[in-house]
Amino acid sequence: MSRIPTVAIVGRPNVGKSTLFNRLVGKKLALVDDRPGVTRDRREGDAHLIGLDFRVIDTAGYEDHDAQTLPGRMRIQTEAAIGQADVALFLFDARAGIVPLDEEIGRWLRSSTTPVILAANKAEGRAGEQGILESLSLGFGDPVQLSAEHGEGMGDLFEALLPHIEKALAAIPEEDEDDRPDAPLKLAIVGRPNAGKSTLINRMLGEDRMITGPEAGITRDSIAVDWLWHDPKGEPRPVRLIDTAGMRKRAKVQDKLEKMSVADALHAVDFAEVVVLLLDATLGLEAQDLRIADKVLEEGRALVIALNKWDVAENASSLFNGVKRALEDGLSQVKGVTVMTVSAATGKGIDQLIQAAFDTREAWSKRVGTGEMNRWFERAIEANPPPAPGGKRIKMRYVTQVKTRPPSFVVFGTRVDQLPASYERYLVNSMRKELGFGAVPVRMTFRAPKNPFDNKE
Ligand SMILES: Nc1nc2c(ncn2[C@@H]2O[C@H](COP(=O)(O)OP(=O)(O)OP(=O)(O)O)[C@@H](O)[C@H]2O)c(=O)[nH]1
Ligand SMILES: Nc1nc2c(ncn2[C@@H]2O[C@H](COP(=O)(O)OP(=O)(O)OP(=O)(O)O)[C@@H](O)[C@H]2O)c(=O)[nH]1
Repeated sequence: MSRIPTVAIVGRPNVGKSTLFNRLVGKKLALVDDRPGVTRDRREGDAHLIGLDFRVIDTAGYEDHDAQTLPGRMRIQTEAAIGQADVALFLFDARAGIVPLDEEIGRWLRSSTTPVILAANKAEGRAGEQGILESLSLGFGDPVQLSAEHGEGMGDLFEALLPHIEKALAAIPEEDEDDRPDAPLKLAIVGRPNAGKSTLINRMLGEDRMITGPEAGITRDSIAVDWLWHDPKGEPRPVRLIDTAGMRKRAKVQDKLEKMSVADALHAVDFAEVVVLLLDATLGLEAQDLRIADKVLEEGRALVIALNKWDVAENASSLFNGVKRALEDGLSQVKGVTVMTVSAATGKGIDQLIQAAFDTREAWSKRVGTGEMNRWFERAIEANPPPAPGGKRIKMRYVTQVKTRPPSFVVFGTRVDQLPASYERYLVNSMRKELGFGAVPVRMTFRAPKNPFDNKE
């Protein structure tokens, strides 16, 4: 399980912690942990804020406690939550102002080593101005002003969290098994029926099969098979093949081939780092293949396309070029995806395909240093300055990588909300080319700092 940066929302009852939690976790609320041992007083979820992903802990639900036991109960919960967190988000109600319980929580937080961000909730309109002034006495500096209910101030919250999350991320890689280059490559092979998936998988596993059979903990329908691939230098490289054979069989039975194939692909994608989309080269690329390719990239996974049955492909080069062209004409994010040729039947090209999958994962996991990134940014902007809608130039200030796997970036600037999509594409493509991301999906979000009324997600 990879560790991700964790933010604990703390504060007295009714300040809006749950409302903020729900806003940050959004649609994924259904996935909120309901683990035994985690009491009702604390819930956790995967938060997403403008390209930042983190875990959020909410210390909610004190309604049941009577006034006398409340502070004690809260203190235990708050300490447990901040003990697990990289940063505490200390929420108060700007409309109600600072009350003794806020001061008490402030004292607990000051005595802990977890960094604290003070946030004034319910700050929409002007009703919170007095409370915000009062909060300076807590000693945590100017609060971030929010309205969890109306989604205001999320940009400022992002900026306040960013340095803490970056710091936590920087500390994590050593511990994060998935991030290590020698971690097994999680590979899924998807494609239309008859493309040759089973043949390819059997050929890959061959003699090198290490562990076979279903592995606990994947899902009922997917199994993982671990094996060792030997790279061209003879080095063993572990691969975990995510197989969704069960789903494929069911698809056949139900005779819903088209529909299930896409569902099948998506299912496997959940567990994979790199997805190989296998095509029958003699049939070429069809709309459904493009749809799968697009979904894989949309899910943020790395994609490699493999043209199978190359042994019987006639007019090989025109076929290859045809597929390349069809990809270019397809959706913009599919452009530049690596295309390999293989024969599952003879084994030709399989080593190159697996090598390409490893290379693609490397690009997908890559973190670019701030210096290198901003040098690229300046060059890209100089070579092709942003437009000036209405005579006012859009100013680009800086860029930061908020995440890897897939690489995700936030670009800060003025009036970036007016950037044409074509310019955004220019930046993404330039970044892919010049910073070595190849065709892995690169996510780029544009932000105008200090604009509290954007990001009404
Ligand atoms: N005006 C305003 N009301 C808000 C805002 N955020 C939350 N509220 C309201 O404040 C009340 C309390 O919100 P909750 O999210 O339940 O507060 P909580 O801190 O989780 O409370 P406990 O679960 O008791 O700890 C609810 O009625 C919300 O609708 C806001 O930004 N503005
Ligand atoms: N000539 C040739 N035939 C192949 C190759 N790979 C697979 N085939 C044949 O293509 C057919 C389909 O292969 P499978 O491996 O069953 O395809 P699949 O994608 O697993 O099919 P489903 O289980 O229906 O999803 C079989 O008859 C294979 O022998 C290849 O590289 N060359």
